[in-house]
Amino acid sequence: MKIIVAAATSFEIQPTINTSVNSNVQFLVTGIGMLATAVSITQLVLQQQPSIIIQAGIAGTFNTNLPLGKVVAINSETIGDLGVQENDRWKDVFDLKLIDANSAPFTNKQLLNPYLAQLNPLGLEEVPAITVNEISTNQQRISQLRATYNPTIESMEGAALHYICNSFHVPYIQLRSISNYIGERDKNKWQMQQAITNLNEALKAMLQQLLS
Ligand SMILES: O=C(O)c1cccc(C(=O)CC[C@H]2O[C@@H](n3cnc4c(=O)[nH]cnc43)[C@H](O)[C@@H]2O)c1
Repeated sequence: MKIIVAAATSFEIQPTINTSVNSNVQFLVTGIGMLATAVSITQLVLQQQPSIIIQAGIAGTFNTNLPLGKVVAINSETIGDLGVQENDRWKDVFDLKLIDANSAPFTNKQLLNPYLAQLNPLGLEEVPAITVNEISTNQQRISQLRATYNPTIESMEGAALHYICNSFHVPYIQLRSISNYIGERDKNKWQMQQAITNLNEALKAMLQQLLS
């Protein structure tokens, strides 16, 4: 059994790295964003054939009813900014007929996680996410993303994990701990430290379950 814990930055998973003693668990820092994550995870999959990849990170949420610090599992990903903004209307690559909405690894435009039923031993709430290159701050754009994709979570890496693992048939789970509400630019209103603490508690509990 080879479990890889992947994160965009080391500080997001440092508490788990610090206490890890099991040689079946390895850590991968991919870098921020879809591109760096895609290269890093593809290289890992081809060179190491992992049994399971767990991506862990902080994220923003569109749902102001969710408390900051809550840890969720992502059941579907959508690339939120692959398309064109035309006359204030958003058309993604599927609307533009550049990619078929059901061509692998997509299902109805989404990158669904088919492994979640087996890989969510903690029973974390399962929610949909979008991945973007540019963190959403503009209220009009935020409303547009909500109306188009109805996402709960926004990150900058998740879709890369789903795309690659669905393509190479590698079991995976994406854990996100909510550090901020989407569009909030005042860092004093983020709860990055609490989000990281909760993320690592969930991560350690999950590793214990998966390794038992
Ligand atoms: O704006 C800043 O100065 C700033 C300083 C430190 C960190 C950030 C981030 O936005 C972290 C990006 C990192 O965390 C994920 N993340 C967290 N919140 C969001 C969000 O609202 N939208 C998209 N991604 C978010 C992301 O996956 C990155 O890995 C900013």
